[in-house]
Amino acid sequence: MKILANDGIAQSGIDKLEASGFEVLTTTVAQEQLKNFINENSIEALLVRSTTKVRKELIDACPNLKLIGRGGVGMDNIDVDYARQRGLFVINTPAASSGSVAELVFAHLYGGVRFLYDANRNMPLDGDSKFKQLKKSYAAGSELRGKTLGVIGFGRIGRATAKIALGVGMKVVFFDPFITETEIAVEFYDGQSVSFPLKGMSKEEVISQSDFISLHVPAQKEYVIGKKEFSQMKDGVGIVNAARGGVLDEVALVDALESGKVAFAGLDVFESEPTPEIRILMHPKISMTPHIGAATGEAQTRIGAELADQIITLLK
Ligand SMILES: O=C(O)[C@H](O)COP(=O)(O)O
Repeated sequence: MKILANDGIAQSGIDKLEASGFEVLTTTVAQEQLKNFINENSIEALLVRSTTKVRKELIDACPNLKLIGRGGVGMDNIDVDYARQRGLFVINTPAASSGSVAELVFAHLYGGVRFLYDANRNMPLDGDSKFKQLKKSYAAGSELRGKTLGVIGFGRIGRATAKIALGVGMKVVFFDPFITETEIAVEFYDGQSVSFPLKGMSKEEVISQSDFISLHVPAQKEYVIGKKEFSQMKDGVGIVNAARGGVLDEVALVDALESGKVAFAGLDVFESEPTPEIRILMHPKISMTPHIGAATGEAQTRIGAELADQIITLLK
């Protein structure tokens, strides 16, 4: 049986699949060529990340497809319900990348409180007066320890983010419409573990109490953070979106950055992805990464292995 991993798959996945007799193709086929490629090569399983779109038209055009696999969490690039109605297996790897996304959130947070994104852009090639001037501009940094992190959406990634926050001495508050009470266990390198009981709050309470806010919600029709929510925040808050472009209103964000309501933002995802707006790209208070939350060797190795295990169970 042939599998096309159109957005790539880690060697861990290829090894497991090949050992079970599958043939894995890792060619990247352009979206418009996919239908022909899948049919001409008798592909029965299509694996994607977030780049390849698997919409109704493609599903209809490939009657021999048995499985669509998402190496990652968000399935907004796949017409999941339609594919399942048509009898296809649709799978993802919901747990494998949480730790990596959470670490990227902290890269943005630590970068934000010390102006790393702007310092990197401005470090002078010459002249010690510019250096001294920059040293002054970036003198008002702050620490994360002791501050409050508000987590909006307390699924696997939200919880992994909370775990790091608790581990570095932050207070965590969270909002999740489905969770009222929970516990986070923080494990240390020596095997010790400390449990923190946490109670959910309303979105407004979380937003108004937080020094930093991180979003961990799926793609949805409405903004989760827009003009109203920015007005409820503390002055000088830092905000990170490593969830989905479109859950954060970027026009309202730029206004909030310009008024000083928001001190900095870290964005890994964009309303207009993969071509973020110029106002976002050029903004001196925004730290940006190109949707790389899950892009670590460790996460991709886990994703590849988890996808392969599911495929072997379902199709072997
Ligand atoms: O939903 C996800 O798993 C993340 O957004 C990662 O997407 P990627 O696989 O395209 O990096």
